[in-house]
Amino acid sequence: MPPEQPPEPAEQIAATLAEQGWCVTDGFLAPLHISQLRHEAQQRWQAGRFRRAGVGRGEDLEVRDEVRTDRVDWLDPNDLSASQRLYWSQLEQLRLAINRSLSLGLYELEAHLAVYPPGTYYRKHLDQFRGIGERTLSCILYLNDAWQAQDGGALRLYTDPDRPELSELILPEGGRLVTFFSARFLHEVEPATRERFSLTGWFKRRS
Ligand SMILES: O=C(O)CCC(=O)C(=O)O
Ligand SMILES: [Fe+2]
Repeated sequence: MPPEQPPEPAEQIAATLAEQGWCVTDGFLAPLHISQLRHEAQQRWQAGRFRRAGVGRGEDLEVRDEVRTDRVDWLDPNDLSASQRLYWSQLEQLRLAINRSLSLGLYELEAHLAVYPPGTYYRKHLDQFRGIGERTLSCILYLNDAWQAQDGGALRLYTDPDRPELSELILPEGGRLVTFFSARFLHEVEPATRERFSLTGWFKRRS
């Protein structure tokens, strides 16, 4: 079988990022692949592997209810399942395309599964930690089946740093990949009425 061909190739995402700094791509991975990733995430969630997500890094990492109440489970790049490896290799294609066209020198991916149980949220934030410029591109892949607007849980992305009244509401529908430059775009996750699964990654740049 030929390798899976994403409908919107990595080059297209790189071009959109160059133009506007953010991009929403539907069907980035095939539905079967998304349902495998979702089932694995659900198994890991039921097995108790997820932890309350913190804010900050290293010794400054703290759990802060007023900022975020989701749970995360970091992926170990040396211990990936087959479907996680396929995700990793598709993002590697994206990394190479972006480095070719934008000369960003992205070099490493860090990623975690996230679950937002009903009522949980992540308030308005930037993905870059203060004073540390390593996290350069945020990549969020949604794993949910048949998400409806009334389920809540939208990602609100503030699309123009100079016009805070402008934002896009993006539903976490399975197969949808949202990419944006981590230092530029504030965003928040609204509470949902059902469990919301995602796979969130950041490409880092040598600082
Ligand atoms: O899941 C989302 O839509 C966004 C998650 C997020 O902002 C984060 O983990 O930093
Ligand atoms: Fe974020």
